[in-house]
Amino acid sequence: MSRARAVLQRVPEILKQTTTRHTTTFTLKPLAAHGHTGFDAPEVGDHVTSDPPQLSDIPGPRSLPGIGAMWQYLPGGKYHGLDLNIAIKHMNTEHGDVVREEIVPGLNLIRLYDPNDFADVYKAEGECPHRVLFGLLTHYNNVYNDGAQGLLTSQDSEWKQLRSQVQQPILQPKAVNGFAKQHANIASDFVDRIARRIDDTGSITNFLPEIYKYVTEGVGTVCFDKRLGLLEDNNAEGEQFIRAVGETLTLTQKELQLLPLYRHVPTPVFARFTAANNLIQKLSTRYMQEAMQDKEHRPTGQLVKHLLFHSDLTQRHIFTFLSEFFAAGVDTTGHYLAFTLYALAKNPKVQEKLYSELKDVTDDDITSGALESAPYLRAFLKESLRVYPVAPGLGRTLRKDAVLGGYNVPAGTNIVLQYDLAGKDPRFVSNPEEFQPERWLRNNKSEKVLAFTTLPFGFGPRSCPGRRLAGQEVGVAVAKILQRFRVCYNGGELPIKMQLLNTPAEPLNFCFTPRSM
Ligand code: HEM
Repeated sequence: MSRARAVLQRVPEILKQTTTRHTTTFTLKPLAAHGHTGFDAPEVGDHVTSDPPQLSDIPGPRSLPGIGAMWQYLPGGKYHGLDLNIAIKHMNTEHGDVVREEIVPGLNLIRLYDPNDFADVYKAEGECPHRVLFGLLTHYNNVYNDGAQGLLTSQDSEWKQLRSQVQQPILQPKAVNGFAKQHANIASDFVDRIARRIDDTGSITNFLPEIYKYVTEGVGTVCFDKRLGLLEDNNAEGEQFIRAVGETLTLTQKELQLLPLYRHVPTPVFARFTAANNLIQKLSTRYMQEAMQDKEHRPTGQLVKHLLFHSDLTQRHIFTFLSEFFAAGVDTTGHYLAFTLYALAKNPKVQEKLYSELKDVTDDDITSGALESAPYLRAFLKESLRVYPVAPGLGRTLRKDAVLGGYNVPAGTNIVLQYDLAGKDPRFVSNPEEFQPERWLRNNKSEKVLAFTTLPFGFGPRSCPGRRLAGQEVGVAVAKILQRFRVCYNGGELPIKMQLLNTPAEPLNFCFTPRSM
């Protein structure tokens, strides 16, 4: 029998392995009424209903026997050719705030659209939340890194140990502030580079690659305590690294719509992923080795040395974590900065208000945390992420049974919280179509946002550990760019596509007018 045929015969077994199964079962007591349990509701599992609607009662795209609902994305299906973001919005309009996609028979994905239900998911997630998303990276680490997983792909005790060791050096405000000086220097170089590269009309017609260089330099200095030289001309190695990160994201998105056959036979997708990740790891290995040889010790701003010399992690885990963290800081922060600049360009009044707040901020102020306490900048960054979220949804695998939107959903079910859509829904945000940083200011009384509506970095113990670093990099860049230029966008509405992250779908054509003019 051919190898391919043997694998095909094992498809049901492979599919079974993609669903996380838990042996713990909770007796779900009936719910008094369908609808949201709300955040004040008693603990999940405390209710009893006589006839509770079950997982199979949740509405969703039509599933065919033996095939499931995946065909809806293929020719003839209603989501064929649509960007996933649009398909997900259609499902909400058609089926309501709780949608079941039976991806393949027996494997369900529940999409939630109501922040009250998000709160219920977080209540049920426990101290080691599960997220299954990065199948290719997990397999890569199994094959090439002796099974050592980083934060994105580890679970349970492995995740808990790693997270507890890295939490302080990457998330504590003091630690993040330890990188502020380097970030201010990098942002100055970025602004100089913009000034050098604008054409006669003040434009840079393809700005995203420039942004990637800035943020890679920023996260590189955090991880490896060194400047990578990406803002200098002709850094082929750095540019290759950036392309490799983009490739891993594209392939991870592609993998979501494929059977995980790569776990059993070499597939072209896994071969491409391996080539890209090898490149990421090659660069990380070199930087890590350099750091190990450098005996100079400074108290802050040295993640690699902190982990090497002050943590209980194995070298293999440190290496896997650092190369993953290095890569995780590129497209995420890059798109964040791209969308904030676009938001500035499209909202000139906001831009001028922000300029007034930031025009006199110096590098010394930045180092002593002035941006952290600049209220309008903070509000602006929050509003940018509400309108232009970088992560399109939040994934969880339920650790225990939960009642979501009135349905009993068993442990092991995969859930996506579509906070990106909730943030634009007038039921949860007042005047969502208006770009209003003011809604986030403390004294604001009129613009309401329901709790749990915008979760751009997630929530709880598994939320994004890079959020403060990303905020610092983007905040410093916005401040320095505004001090020197007025920003405008040479184009209309920016199209956005989902490529694991929300991604600008056209070359970014910004115009930078020097403020002295
Ligand atoms: C605007 C920038 C960023 C956004 C919007 C973002 C968003 C997210 C989100 C939504 C999650 C999942 C949270 C959850 O499941 O509750 C996450 C996790 C993660 N992010 Fe970020 N992120 C950003 C920047 C960064 C940066 C700069 C780094 C690293 C330098 C990073 C590293 C990670 C890692 C390692 C995880 C997995 C954490 C875990 O599972 O314990 N992120 N991020």
